[in-house]
Amino acid sequence: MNDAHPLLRVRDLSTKFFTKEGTINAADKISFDVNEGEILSIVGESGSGKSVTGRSLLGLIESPGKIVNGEIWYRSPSLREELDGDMVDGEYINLLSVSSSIRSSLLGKDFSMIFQDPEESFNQSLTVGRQIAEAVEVNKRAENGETYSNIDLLKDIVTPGAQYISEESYDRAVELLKLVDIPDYTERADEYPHQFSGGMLQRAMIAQAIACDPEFLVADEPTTGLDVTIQAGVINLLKNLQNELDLTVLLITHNLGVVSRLGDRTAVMYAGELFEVGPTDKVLNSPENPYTEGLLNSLPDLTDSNKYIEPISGNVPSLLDSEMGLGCSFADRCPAATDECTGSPPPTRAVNGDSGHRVTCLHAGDGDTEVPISIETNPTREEPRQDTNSKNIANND
Ligand SMILES: Nc1ncnc2c1ncn2[C@@H]1O[C@H](COP(=O)(O)OP(=O)(O)OP(=O)(O)O)[C@@H](O)[C@H]1O
Ligand code: NI
Repeated sequence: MNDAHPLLRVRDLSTKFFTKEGTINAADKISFDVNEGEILSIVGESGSGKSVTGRSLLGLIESPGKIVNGEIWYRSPSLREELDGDMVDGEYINLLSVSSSIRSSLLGKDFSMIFQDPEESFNQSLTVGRQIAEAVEVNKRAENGETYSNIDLLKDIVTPGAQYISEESYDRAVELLKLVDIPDYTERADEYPHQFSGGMLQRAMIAQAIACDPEFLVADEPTTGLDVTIQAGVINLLKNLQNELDLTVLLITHNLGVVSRLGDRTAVMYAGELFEVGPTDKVLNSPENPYTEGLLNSLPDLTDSNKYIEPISGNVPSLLDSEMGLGCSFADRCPAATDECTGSPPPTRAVNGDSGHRVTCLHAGDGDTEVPISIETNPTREEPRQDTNSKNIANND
């Protein structure tokens, strides 16, 4: 943990949706780091705020949603040159205080996303190769210093008949299809999305996502909906690409099997909150939060067919402002809950000192000492690239 360099430092991030029914707390005071070159998995039941968290990092929250609080520090030595004041801390810039043009320029250049549903990424009326070539082209233009408004191309340019794609970009698109193991990639590049199988389209989407040579990739349920055997292939592909391209990945998934194979570290979300985070083997093998334990127990045991799945009883609570209690949001489903759990928000504590494992639960973690995450690694109080995270945890032992 001590040599971990965060690429992103997320602090007290809150994203709400302002709907007719009321205000929904989709992500509530979330704090975590994404270290350079790692795969950080986010797991949790449906509706726990995983996608909202991932999209918040990329600047992809749309109305009626809004990031209402927090800081997202992104290590960008080049951009920090152009900025000053409270937008900058060492090599980091705060994505929530820079201009929206800088923010959106990162998407399709430094940041990219793989969606669960390839339909979200592909236009049915253009060939796959052509669409990947567009992504290549957009990035090339951005690198050549063309104005940020060109990034709007990413969304708007997908119009049949547009003439701006160079042969070079198309060739690169074919190369990318090869890189993601599409058979007969040259011919396939000339086909339309509906001619691809689900697994192939998922690979093509990965090719599209890495076309801009991103630093940070959010993969939201990249294997959901695929056959188990095809899932395995996509997972291996992601792992290989991450290694080869030196990607930092935030992987959002329901599938703890995927997490155990891919994730360097794992974060567990429940009802918009981060309940536990740490090295994957620690979180999966010795979970501290009763919710994480429940989640693990609800998995089918592949080694023992007589062992039943035990789903966590009860339902995910409402995320509406008006219906949320003061205390722990899991208390009414939690086997370890006591009266104190409902009175005030659960504390976040370190687990086993310096392991980088943290848990949010009144009855878990090391002793009585609370680790206030938002202060522990407040970037304005520390030198960049210094791992105060583990240092402070050690201080609190
Ligand atoms: N566009 C939206 N408008 C209103 N509410 C939304 C919107 N998007 C998300 N939410 C709310 O935010 C909560 C968190 O959603 P999110 O998509 O992040 O969950 P998730 O953990 O990714 O779930 P899943 O595993 O089903 O994808 C949802 O329960 C929903 O109430
Ligand atoms: Ni989701």
